[in-house]
Amino acid sequence: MDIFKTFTLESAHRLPNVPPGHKCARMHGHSFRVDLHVSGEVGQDSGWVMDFADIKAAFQPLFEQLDHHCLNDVPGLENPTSERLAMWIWERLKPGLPLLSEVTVHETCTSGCRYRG
Ligand SMILES: Nc1nc2c(c(=O)[nH]1)N=C([C@H](O)[C@H](O)COP(=O)(O)OP(=O)(O)OP(=O)(O)O)CN2
Ligand SMILES: [Zn+2]
Repeated sequence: MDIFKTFTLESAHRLPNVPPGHKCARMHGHSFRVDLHVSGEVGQDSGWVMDFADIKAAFQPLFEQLDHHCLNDVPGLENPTSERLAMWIWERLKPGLPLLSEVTVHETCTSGCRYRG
């Protein structure tokens, strides 16, 4: 069974390595949507894979580093593409949340990525 919890990050960024004149070289912001997927067996008694609240608690320290921040200022996110953001979250969350199976980052309504480690 795959379950997920969705978070919204209000964050600014610019992409430092894009070609000259690319619009994303300019500072701009997004309401990033991050879906954290957790996969495992459904407990016989609990009826759930894990409590959604435990996913939220695991993500909270990372959320605080990202929400209402400029992502370029976050160590490890100097080039904060959606792909790098998904990997950054995965690498920091997976050790404490071993059932993590996918990090989805929606940068806009039409753009994003999925990372499964
Ligand atoms: N592979 C990636 N490509 C781009 C990324 C990225 O993180 N990974 N990021 C950007 C920009 O940050 C931009 O804000 C988002 O790009 P885009 O989808 O082009 O944004 P638009 O809202 O302008 O898209 P339209 O649907 O065409 O209006 C760029 N590329
Ligand atoms: Zn952007």
